[in-house]
Parts: sequence; structure tokens; C-alpha cells
Amino acid sequence: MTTIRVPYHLDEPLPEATLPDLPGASTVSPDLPDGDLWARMAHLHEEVAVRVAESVRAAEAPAVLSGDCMVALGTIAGVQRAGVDASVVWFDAHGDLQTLETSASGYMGGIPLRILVGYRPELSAERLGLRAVAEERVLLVDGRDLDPPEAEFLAASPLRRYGVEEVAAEILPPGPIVLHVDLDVVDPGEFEGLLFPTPGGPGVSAVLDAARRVLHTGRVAALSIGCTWDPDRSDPAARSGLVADLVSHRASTG
Ligand SMILES: NC(=[NH2+])NCCC[C@H](N)C(=O)O
Repeated sequence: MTTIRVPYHLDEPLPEATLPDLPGASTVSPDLPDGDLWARMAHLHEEVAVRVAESVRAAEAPAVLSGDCMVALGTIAGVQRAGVDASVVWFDAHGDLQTLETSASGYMGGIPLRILVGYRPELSAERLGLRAVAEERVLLVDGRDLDPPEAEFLAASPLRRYGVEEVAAEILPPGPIVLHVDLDVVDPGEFEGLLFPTPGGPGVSAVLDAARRVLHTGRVAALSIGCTWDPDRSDPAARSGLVADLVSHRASTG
């Protein structure tokens, strides 16, 4: 099974050790061209899309490890290129549904899910050939820390939000699935060193169980894992344990 490591946070390379090194994993680490954030990220995400498409065409379900959630756009573009029209299940403590116009922090890692459902295609989607995923085919899991504009968006959107405990085959969107797990969904009391620690979340085993319930449908076309931690403040053994567990559930789907 293919595992692809993408050690970047937005357009910044991360220390190699940020991402666990699983057996047989390959690493995407291009030099990014000069240019604005979106051009640089498009270059990176294009490489991810190429590798993911190759793997999906070979009838595998690749796992992509990254330092942010934006890389998921490249993963989903790659799945689409391989001819798979996937729904998306997005585990995250945050909504990732911000916009450039409403973000109070200006943090671009807060908007990838909004891009995925069609926001300002010129930023990223058009460069990657990413087709917007219909909001009714996207499930946000947890998303306990929503900014007011995100809550407002969700109130008027068919994009559904569920708790980790509620994740079950019956509530999943139809068709093949890209499963994205930002590991900050885990409660910071159980996992130290997260970049955006958000109290009140599920524990490690509840997250793994819920992810397993998605993976065991046999419908997961690609697994995207946001390793959103500070490598200096988190425990390498805990990091690789968590990622290896998730990836092994992917493998066990056959
Ligand atoms: N996936 C994440 N870590 N998102 C953090 C985003 C935090 C906040 N919603 C913002 O847009 O600034």
C-alpha cells in the first residue's frame, strides 16, 4: 500500500521528523517556485495529485501524511484524476470553512474545506483541476471550534456535521470516500504539542474507532492525515503510534 509523506505546512517545508516514517513510505519534497502562497502550494499539491492518481489507478488506497489540511486538496484532485468521484469525510476540531474575506486570523489553513466545496476556484481548484464536491457529499466530523462565519455558513448548508461517536455506515455520504483526519480532532489532554489544541474533544481511541468504522466500509479511496503538531513539543512515539494505527486500518480494508 502506498504511503506518501508531504512534510510542509502550507508552502513552508517542515523538519523531516515532523512526519512519522512508515515502512515503504515515499516523500514528496519539491523546491517550491518563487511566487505567492497559492502558486507555491499549487506546485506542491500538483505533485501530490500526480502520486495519488497513480496509486488510485493501481487500485490502491493511498495514505497521504501532511503537516496541514490544505494538502488534502491535492489528494482529492488526484483521486478525481484517477476517475473516482469521491465524497469527503473530514475529521477536524475546526471547520476549515473560513474565507479570505471573513477570516479573523488570516490563517489560510482555516479554509481548505471551503475551497473543496467551491469557494474561489481560482485560488487552488482551477490550478489543480479539482472539481468542487457537492456540500451534501461532505461530512464534517467533530468541528467543535467553529468561528461565527463558519457556523453561519453551516446553518445554511447541506454540509452535515456529526460527533465522532455518531460516525456509522448509515450516515456516510454515498460512493467512494476520501477520509481526511486532522489529528487535532483528538483532545489535547490526550495528545501534547498540537498546533491548534482544542479542548473538549474525543480521545485517541474514540477517533481511531470512528475512523475504522469509515475505513471498514471498504469505500475509502484515499486516506489523508493532517499531522498538525509541533515536532518539538510532541512525543515522536505517540505521533508514529497514532499514524501507524490509522494507516493499518486503511490496509486492513483490503
Ligand atoms: N485545521 C486547523 N487547524 N484550523 C485552524 C483554523 C482556526 C480558525 N478557524 C481560523 O480560521 O483561524
